[in-house]
Amino acid sequence: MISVNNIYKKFGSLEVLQDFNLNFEAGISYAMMGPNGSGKTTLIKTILGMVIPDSGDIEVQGKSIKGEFAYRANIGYMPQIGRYPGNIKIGQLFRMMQDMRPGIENYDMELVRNFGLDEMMDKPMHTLSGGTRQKVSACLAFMFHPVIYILDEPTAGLDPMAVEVLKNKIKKERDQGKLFLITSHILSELEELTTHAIYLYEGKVFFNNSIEELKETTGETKFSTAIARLMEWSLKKQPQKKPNHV
Ligand SMILES: Nc1ncnc2c1ncn2[C@@H]1O[C@H](COP(=O)(O)OP(=O)(O)OP(=O)(O)O)[C@@H](O)[C@H]1O
Repeated sequence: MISVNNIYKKFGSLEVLQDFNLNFEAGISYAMMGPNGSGKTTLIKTILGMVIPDSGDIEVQGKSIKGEFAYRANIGYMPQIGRYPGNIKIGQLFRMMQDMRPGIENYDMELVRNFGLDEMMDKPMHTLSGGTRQKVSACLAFMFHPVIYILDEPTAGLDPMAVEVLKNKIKKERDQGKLFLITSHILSELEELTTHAIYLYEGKVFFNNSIEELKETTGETKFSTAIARLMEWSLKKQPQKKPNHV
């Protein structure tokens, strides 16, 4: 559904993505992990066409995204930090986004209701707390029935009740066969929501396999300990038990 082929991206002299190859299949939920600055957000923005790679190509649903915009309609994206015009009200923002998708009549408003945002439609964006802005971003990512969801630190800043609402929605859509790509530093959340682990280190894919395989490769039964082991290996650059982990 998404294939990332030989992507290379530099910012100045910093090589952020180095000869990157990854495939994301329909119906699978991927956890993308890695230390701060390892390239997770840059990869996401490259898939979304917001960052242009120096070389390589990305295909979404079998078509190259070079010079294309229409494919974005199939992706629900929740950014790490949502930026919106300050004076626009929540309701106006939703209507504006809906007007930009004239082909869709039936919107997914489940998160809007479950977050209680339907009671806050007249609030201007600049008056909202960070968590409420985050809820608005989540609602927009789910509103247009996308087939691919890309969620960058989706629960950061949400209160525990809102985290449960969002996790339940992710599980519901995931169980209907949608593709999810989720980055987070909260490992328990990733274990609960995803089945496949991708670990980035210094702009390279260090591990890419199922969570089951991750546990087997590291010899650990707990997800968090298995990730800790991967981190240890990446820092020491030690070979793993199984050489073909990528
Ligand atoms: N537009 C940009 N210009 C210059 N450097 C950038 C730009 N965007 C990202 N970088 C750098 O690229 C590297 C990778 O950043 P990126 O945001 O992809 O990391 P990340 O893995 O998502 O990190 P985090 O876990 O902190 O969110 C960082 O060193 C960052 O400073």
